[in-house]
Amino acid sequence: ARFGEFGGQYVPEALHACLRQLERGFEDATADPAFWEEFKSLYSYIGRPSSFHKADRLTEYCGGGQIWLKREDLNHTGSHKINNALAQVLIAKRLGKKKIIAETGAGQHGVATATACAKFGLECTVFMGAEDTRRQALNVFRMRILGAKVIPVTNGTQTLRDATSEAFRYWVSNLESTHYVVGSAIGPHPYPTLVRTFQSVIGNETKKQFAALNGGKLPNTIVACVGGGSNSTGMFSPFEHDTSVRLVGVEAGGDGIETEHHSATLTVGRPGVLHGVKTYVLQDSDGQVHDTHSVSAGLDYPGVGPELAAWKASGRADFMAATDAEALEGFKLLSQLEGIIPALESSHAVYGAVQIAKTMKKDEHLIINISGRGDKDVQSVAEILPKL
Ligand SMILES: Cc1ncc(COP(=O)(O)O)c(/C=N/[C@H](C(=O)O)[C@@H](O)C(C)C)c1O
Repeated sequence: ARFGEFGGQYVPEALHACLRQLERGFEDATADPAFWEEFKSLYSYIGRPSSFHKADRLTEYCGGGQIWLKREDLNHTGSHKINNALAQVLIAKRLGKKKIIAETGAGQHGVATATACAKFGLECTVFMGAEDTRRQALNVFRMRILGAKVIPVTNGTQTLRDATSEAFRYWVSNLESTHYVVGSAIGPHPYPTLVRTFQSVIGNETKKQFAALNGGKLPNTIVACVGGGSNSTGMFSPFEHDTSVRLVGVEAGGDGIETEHHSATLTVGRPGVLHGVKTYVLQDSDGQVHDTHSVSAGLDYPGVGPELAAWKASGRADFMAATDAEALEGFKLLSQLEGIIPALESSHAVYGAVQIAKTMKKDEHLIINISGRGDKDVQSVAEILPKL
């Protein structure tokens, strides 16, 4: 499946058969009412539908549009990652796979996959950049307590990009027994479509919840952070054809997009191929992929999902970058105005939303997707913001 000029399967021949098997498994599952019943039977385990409510003090602070929060941070394991991990483990079981691998950066996807494997009795191995195992140590302990093996990846920048490459390398020589639960809307077809499909539970719930509280109306603007693109495409896709709804993705601006230290792929990258898919990539003129930086491990990635690349090309979604300092501002604002400590990834969306809400009229409405909670980050934030 292609998203305009983006998408595809730029992978070695060895992977084609396995991707075709996964595509068939995905199509069979999503066409099978029993699959959806089994997925829906997990809602009480996940905590779905996730809560949706006004942010009164954040709204007052901005003095412009009405701000609403979609609370994916309240899901079991603390982020939206559980939606995709559980669905992919159900598919892996239908395909008769006994072993699961995953990549992780922030560790949320790793924890979600380890959780799904504990629940369904599958063996779980998670690849994680050695740098990320340090800055998200809490999640490494959680994965191991849940029974997963965590493999620190020491090549490259020792972050998400290297973990993803290592996971693909391992998968190619273990195709028969193993399913690779990709954690974001990245990778070769069918992954971007598959992950977005399972994450669209977020946008579908949000559309109903907002309408129920606002006389059947649509919101004016929706804001989500962008790492690989799963929480954003999951929130945005049910609104894709409601063109009155502005969709804004907030990327990691790191030390500033004018520096070499950021992960603002859609804001300053350009079309290229990474991890088996044609999308936007942060790369030099020879196509060498840049090293990236972000205060949040979950956004620290030089690629992005092909569907977001297509929405950028078509203008259906806007993209902006929030620097590390701005994300920390968002982290503080939501904590001290709403009593919600967001993940550093989600803090980028909070900052972006605050800037936009200030320019909106009081009878307009903006929704922020709070993709995860900040427990995993409080240690590193305490070190960065000692005067907190
Ligand atoms: C709380 C939270 N919010 C947003 C993101 C960004 O991932 P997307 O939603 O796929 O853009 C993340 C990404 N986390 C992944 C992880 O936990 O491993 C990420 O590092 C990779 C799977 C892409 C996250 O943890």
